Amino acid sequence: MKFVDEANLRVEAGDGGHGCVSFRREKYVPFGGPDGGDGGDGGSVYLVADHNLNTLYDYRVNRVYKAQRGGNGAGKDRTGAKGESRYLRVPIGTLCFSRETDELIGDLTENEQTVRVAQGGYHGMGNARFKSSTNRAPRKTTDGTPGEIRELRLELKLLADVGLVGLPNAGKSTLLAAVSGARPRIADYPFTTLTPQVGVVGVGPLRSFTLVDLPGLIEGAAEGIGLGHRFLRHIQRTRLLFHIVDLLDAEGRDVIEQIQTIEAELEQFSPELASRPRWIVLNKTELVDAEETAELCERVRTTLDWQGALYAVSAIRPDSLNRLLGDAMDYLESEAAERRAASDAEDMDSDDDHES
Ligand SMILES: Nc1ncnc2c1ncn2[C@@H]1O[C@H](COP(=O)(O)OP(=O)(O)OP(=O)(O)O)[C@@H](O)[C@H]1O
Ligand SMILES: [Mg+2]
Repeated sequence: MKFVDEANLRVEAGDGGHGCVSFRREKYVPFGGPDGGDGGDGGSVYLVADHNLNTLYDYRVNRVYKAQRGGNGAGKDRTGAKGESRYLRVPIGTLCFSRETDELIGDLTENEQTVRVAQGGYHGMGNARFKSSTNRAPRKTTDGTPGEIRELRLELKLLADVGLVGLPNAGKSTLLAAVSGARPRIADYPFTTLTPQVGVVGVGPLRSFTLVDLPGLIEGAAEGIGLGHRFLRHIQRTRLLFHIVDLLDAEGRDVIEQIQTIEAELEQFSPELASRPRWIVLNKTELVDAEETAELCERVRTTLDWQGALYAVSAIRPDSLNRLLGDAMDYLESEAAERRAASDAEDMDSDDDHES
């Protein structure tokens, strides 16, 4: 299905049902008391995260989503039916904003996470409620309150552990296809990939991470040239980037020059993204002899003063990818453990504050 990562919609919760005026009418009971029932609550509108979805496509077509109104109360103390709520399923990674205030209403990061985006109206009360010792035949009722109406903007920012960046044709999609079940389009022309795609990479039993493939970036991408910057937001929430570099660039660009181009675009798009841990992955080793590859690695280290991780792989030889994937898995696990430890320490700090 078509990849859509932004949608505007309107949600309307159901109004509460009104209370009813009614009096008991029975044979032989001349003055029956009040028996008007309450209305039912109106239904609410919710967003629900669903890991089977990866696009907001459905929300481009139908733009107004309503929940059901609560039923009105009726005689014989009958309460109106509750309005049915409406559940809108969205991909994991969906952010929901109010279009009126720009306020963030919800960030759906986990499967089945549910966020209420419009509150149903409250039920009105029937006249049976207003009976008292001084008024045995009240005609008073209350109306249900209106359901909330909101204009929303949904924005999808994919959630993946590792993001792939690089020039067109570097072999990003080839790598994704080699290590996951994802089947991205691969071809020897630039901008083969037009939309992001996520794959799951299994590394041994019960260990896996997610990898997102992006369209290639080119010089000027941060300003909107090519396809690049429109999709860069989908790596904003990754924890690690693989920067894929072609050892044998078809346009004859030097490895150093290729790396600098991408690094400059990342920096310009977002300094925060540019400071994300990044590993350089030189691809297509089988097309270059080993000595030359080693020399190129050395040049990356010295010319660019690259202190970070550096790999030379062939995306069409899965064996050559094992070390990269294993290291990435280890890195992600230890980073997660550190983050947990840091947040535990913070919790303990705030407990201390409480006691003092
Ligand atoms: N290790 C490799 N050895 C030889 N050819 C490769 C290797 N990796 C990728 N290729 C080839 O390079 C070309 C580009 O690959 P791919 O489509 O994966 O690049 P990409 O980075 O995803 O490009 P785009 O940014 O345009 O989507 C394809 O023809 C692919 O077969
Ligand atoms: Mg591609």
